[in-house]
Amino acid sequence: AGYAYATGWLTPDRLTPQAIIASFQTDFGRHDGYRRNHAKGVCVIGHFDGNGNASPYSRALVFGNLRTPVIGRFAVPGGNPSVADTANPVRSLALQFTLPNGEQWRTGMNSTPVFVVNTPQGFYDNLQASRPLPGTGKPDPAKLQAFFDAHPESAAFRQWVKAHPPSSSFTNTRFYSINAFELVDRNGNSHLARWSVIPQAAYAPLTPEAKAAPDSLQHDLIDQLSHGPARWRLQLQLAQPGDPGNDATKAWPEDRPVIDAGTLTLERAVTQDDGPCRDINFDPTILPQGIRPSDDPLLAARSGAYARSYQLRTSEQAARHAAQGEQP
Ligand code: HEM
Repeated sequence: AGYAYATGWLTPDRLTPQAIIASFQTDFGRHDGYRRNHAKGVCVIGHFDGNGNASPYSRALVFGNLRTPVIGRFAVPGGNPSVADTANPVRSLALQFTLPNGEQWRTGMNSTPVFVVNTPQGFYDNLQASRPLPGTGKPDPAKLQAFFDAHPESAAFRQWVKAHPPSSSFTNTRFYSINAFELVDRNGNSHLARWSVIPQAAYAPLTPEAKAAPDSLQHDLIDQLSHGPARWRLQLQLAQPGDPGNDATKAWPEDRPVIDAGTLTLERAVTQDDGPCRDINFDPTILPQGIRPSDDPLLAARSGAYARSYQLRTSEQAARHAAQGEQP
């Protein structure tokens, strides 16, 4: 059984990273060299100043009283690199922290506190139901309704999106890990937690003009960072016994203890075509000592799908550079 599981092709019905990536390509088209999801984005460079507050819960060096360099990427969902920035209400921020001992912490966060589904199969079903129809370019409403009926756990996500109109900028958006992780302290005890980054800039709604401009969020970001850095506080929310760590559709109650772990400062934006985020796979299971994945089944599925997407897009990039006679 182990052999069949490892090889995949002997178990064609198993939901593989290949099947998930093929489904993205059917929904959004194939765009060589780009991420198969969150294809449109921009690289950012900055740092994180830890303050020691999270050190009793996690022995990760990043939470000490020190500065850690960060490479990040703001993006919008979907596999189309030419989509309008505001076509989808969700935005993302991915970060790679490089710790003093060379370890890395990579995280990919979205601007909603919960996810639309809580299993890889649910995500696959959502991709299938969202497939654009050839005539309209829009999903079949009946298929979408059938998906929502079969996945009542998606209601919390839809209600949150309805109640929270998108903000005017990447820099006044809060981003959430959504998935839970285990913080591991110096004594080896683990603490179930989620994190988010909370913007220093106040919420303002997106204007109709910005909503209509295809690259408004990217242009706004580049303009803002040219005048000075943007900042977020990194907050850890600690679970209490009974809070599920394996259900990304369920927020934990608001009264759970939170730790202000430090400040994220982003200083510079660089295009993704030649910026330092291009060749990073923001796999959320790449974690330093002191942070471990929870038993959330989405994490392993994300890791597999991101690896497949990374393998495709980096080999396509290399082929393009070789055709142009350049070094990649
Ligand atoms: C089973 C569920 C999921 C699947 C199959 C999936 C799939 C993908 C894929 C294929 C990519 C492109 C990766 C690359 O080429 O580097 C991606 C990017 C991304 N995903 Fe997911 N995703 C899932 C769930 C989530 C969740 C729950 C979140 C939010 C917490 C999330 C946040 C992101 C972000 C932030 C990026 C962009 C990373 C970057 O800027 O490079 N995804 N996703």
